[in-house]
Amino acid sequence: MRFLTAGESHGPELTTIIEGVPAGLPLSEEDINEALSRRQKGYGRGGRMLIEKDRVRITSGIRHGKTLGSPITLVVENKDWKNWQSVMSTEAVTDKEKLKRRVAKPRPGHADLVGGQKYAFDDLRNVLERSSARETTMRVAVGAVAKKLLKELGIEVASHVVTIGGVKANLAPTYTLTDIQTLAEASEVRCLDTNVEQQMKDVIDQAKHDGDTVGGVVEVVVGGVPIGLGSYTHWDNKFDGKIAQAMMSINAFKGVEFGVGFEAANLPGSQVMDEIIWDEAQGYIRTSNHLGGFEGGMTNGMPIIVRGVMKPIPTLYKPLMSVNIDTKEPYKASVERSDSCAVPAASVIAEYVVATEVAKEILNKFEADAFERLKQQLALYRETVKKY
Ligand SMILES: Cc1cc2nc3c(=O)[nH]c(=O)nc-3n(C[C@H](O)[C@H](O)[C@H](O)COP(=O)(O)O)c2cc1C
Ligand SMILES: C=C(O[C@@H]1CC(C(=O)O)=C[C@@H](OP(=O)(O)O)[C@H]1O)C(=O)O
Repeated sequence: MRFLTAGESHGPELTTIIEGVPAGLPLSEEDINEALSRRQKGYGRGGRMLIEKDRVRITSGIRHGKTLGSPITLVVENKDWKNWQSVMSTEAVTDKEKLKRRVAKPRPGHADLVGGQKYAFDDLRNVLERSSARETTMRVAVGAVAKKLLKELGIEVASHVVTIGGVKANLAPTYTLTDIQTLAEASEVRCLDTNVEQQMKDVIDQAKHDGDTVGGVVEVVVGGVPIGLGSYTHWDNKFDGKIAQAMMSINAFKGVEFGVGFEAANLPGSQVMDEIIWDEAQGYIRTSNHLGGFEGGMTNGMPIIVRGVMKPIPTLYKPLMSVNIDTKEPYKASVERSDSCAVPAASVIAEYVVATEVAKEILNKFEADAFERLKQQLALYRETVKKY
């Protein structure tokens, strides 16, 4: 399975074409719309989310509620486009028109300045339109298709927020996937610890009040993972590496860890390795999951546990110093609108991004023309590996 996304943040619409989804998978617009609306919730977003009501249109690849095995095209309209039509016109415009909403003041921490230098733009809007996290709408749409496929194969994916602006959730030693889904969904900050939810909201409110922004850490958990996705045989077959790349591709993500992650540096080996036991019913299992479901770049059958750190949003109401690209004079940034915190939304994005990678890996490994055959093969493979 592969896909491309296209679309500018304030252009008419966002598009994706997904190729390689097996034929016969039940799929509806509602499956995707539910995912899109989950991404739009979350405490700390700015004015744009009040304008957008993301709904997908499926324009190819599905007939009578099931996939055809042909490319699936998904389209989401940008409601804000009506306010930007002349600014985002695809036609050539006069020099005077070109100046409308031109951006000459790069924001520290955003893609503006480097993008302008790299593509030789005289208007930094050409950078921000595509570097915007608006693009993650389509990544979630693709992930919704992936999640549907995974669910039918007995694989569940869930996400939650671990920290926001230094406020950390106190997590129980274990949660079921259903616990994570239910608790995160019930919380405006997608946090499992109801005791710190208000503190997280307060930190976001305080940052907003101060003209500042906050980041945080999100976690994605995948349950029902087959053993042996990915391979140690070659560096670019290591599946944890592929997930790390996908997580890092989410706007503003600065680091990724699996299981105990960076804490492994401070722990003795005896507290990091997961002991192996054999059970008549389940086959080989680990008594703990410190390694987050990976050994040798391969899934070991334990849940995948992956975390990502999101930096604070770069656009600040509190001015930071930068340079006007026309005059080279210093200036203090002025902002029209921005999010103060997008960590809850980012946890949803991470969930769908990871789901996409798991689906891709399964579709690479098994013959996947027809969904029912894929299902049979996976069931047989699970049984065979268990008996090893
Ligand atoms: C859901 C989400 C919403 C975001 N909203 C904003 C925003 O309103 N303003 C902003 O400056 N950056 C926002 N960002 C972050 C920028 O998109 C990101 O920092 C920028 O593309 C530069 O990329 P980098 O931070 O990965 O280097 C958001 C990111 C995500 C994931
Ligand atoms: C539009 C979305 O997020 C946007 C991501 C973003 C950025 O710079 O990344 C900047 C903001 O856009 P605008 O400047 O239009 O307010 C966010 O709202 C979205 O998540 O759908």
